[in-house]
Amino acid sequence: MVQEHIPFQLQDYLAAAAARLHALLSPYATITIDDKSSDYFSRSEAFFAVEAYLGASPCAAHARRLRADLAEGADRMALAVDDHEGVADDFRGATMWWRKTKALPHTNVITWSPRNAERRSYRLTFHRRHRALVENAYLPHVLAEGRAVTVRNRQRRLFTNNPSADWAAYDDDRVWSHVKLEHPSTFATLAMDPARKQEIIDDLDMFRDGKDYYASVGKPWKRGYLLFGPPGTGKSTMIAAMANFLDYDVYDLELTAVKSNTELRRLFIETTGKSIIVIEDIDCSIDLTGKRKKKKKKKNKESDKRKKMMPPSDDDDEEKKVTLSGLLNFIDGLWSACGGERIIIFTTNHKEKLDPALIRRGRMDMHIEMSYCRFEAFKVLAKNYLGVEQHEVFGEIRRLLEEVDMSPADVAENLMPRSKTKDVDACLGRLAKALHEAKEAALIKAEAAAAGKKANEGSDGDDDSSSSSKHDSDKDRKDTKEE
Ligand SMILES: Nc1ncnc2c1ncn2[C@@H]1O[C@H](COP(=O)(O)OP(=O)(O)OP(=O)(O)O)[C@@H](O)[C@H]1O
Ligand SMILES: [Mg+2]
Repeated sequence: MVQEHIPFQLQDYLAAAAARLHALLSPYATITIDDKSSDYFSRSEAFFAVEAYLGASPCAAHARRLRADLAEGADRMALAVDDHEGVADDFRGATMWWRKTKALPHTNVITWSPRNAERRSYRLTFHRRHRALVENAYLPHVLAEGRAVTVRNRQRRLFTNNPSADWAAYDDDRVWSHVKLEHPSTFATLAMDPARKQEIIDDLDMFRDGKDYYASVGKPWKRGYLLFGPPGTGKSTMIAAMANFLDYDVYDLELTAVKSNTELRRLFIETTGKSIIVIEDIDCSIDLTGKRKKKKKKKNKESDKRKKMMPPSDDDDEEKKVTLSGLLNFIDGLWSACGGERIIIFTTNHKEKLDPALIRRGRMDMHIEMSYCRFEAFKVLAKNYLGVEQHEVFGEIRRLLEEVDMSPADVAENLMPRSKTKDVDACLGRLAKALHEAKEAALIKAEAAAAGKKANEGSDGDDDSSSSSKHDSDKDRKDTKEE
């Protein structure tokens, strides 16, 4: 009642005087962390980090009032200390007292939603002799732990930029739409050479914890991987295993749906940190060869002159399409350093078709070949699909896998039990039979090719009709493909 009759200025003055007096007499210091920050970009990050840290910390076990919330994209509820509740945290022998406070701003502004006008904050109280400890060690610890808890709680997402996909989360204003990322693949279930697999895991580990290292060598915190190999050898499966290992979101970038370099840049800017940006089948998604340049030369001088008078813009890109330089810029231009902690992955069946500039080290730092299934990879599949690590036909399968090129996808399909009662002998037998058949087919094909070559050598130069018929058949094949 009394407060209502005191002007705000006087209230502020009295509060400030009381605070000064308290500071003079008390051996304790306080730090307040607000839920709104003056810097738009880092808005409330410190507040949410404290909230997440306290919610997950053992010290919250003593709190009597907690609040549970399901954040957007999270798959489980996160606990936080409720308003006006206090908890004490022990850190290297010092006690830190936290209290969450809530206040309405001192204004006469009428708002439709008083909850939005509420200011929440965390107030940390500690003994003044611990000031250096709090600043240099405790607060960085709270920030790092809080961020880690937030990452652990969030549900990972799979984003696409393809607007034709009729996805629930699609929104006109956003360039990306998403669903939950639920691919079960892990490095344990991925069949490949164990030494190579370990190398990749170590590389990812190094990247994840490499923030300071990247800063010290002056590189943006990002890494590129090129996955190449025949169809069905596990390139897409590897991407899912990487995302599950790192706990990152995946942005599946459909290049054919991107209209211009400007749009590509916007897509990049709207990705978040801790994410993997994937361009699958990069050789098929876009014509990145010199064709575009050649076409440009044909343009008449008149339009060139007109263009020179206009300010440069991305609309000048021929047919407003994504170009190789746009893509290179996307990977390692200045914009690519925004936000940091991103992995870029290209997959292809034909590494040799790619422009060397696109895959040089520094852009695609690690080139990973996914190859046909050999015995080591088979052992992983046999263990995953059938639960066996040893069997009498393993010897025969080992020999066959060294002679026959079969993709892990085909091996896995043969190992898949056909009924609930896993008949291990039948599954392994089926695989051995398929390998024998593949071996025979390969032999027949090789013999036919050798015979064809011999015939060609014999009739070289004098048989125009045969070459024209080959030409025709090539043309036929092309036509069928285009259809
Ligand atoms: N190395 C592997 N380890 C475990 N499973 C695999 C592996 N390779 C393929 N598979 C199985 O085969 C299926 C197809 O594999 P995937 O889609 O990863 O192949 P891909 O290399 O991406 O092929 P494409 O080049 O056609 O895109 C997967 O669902 C998975 O079950
Ligand atoms: Mg694939």
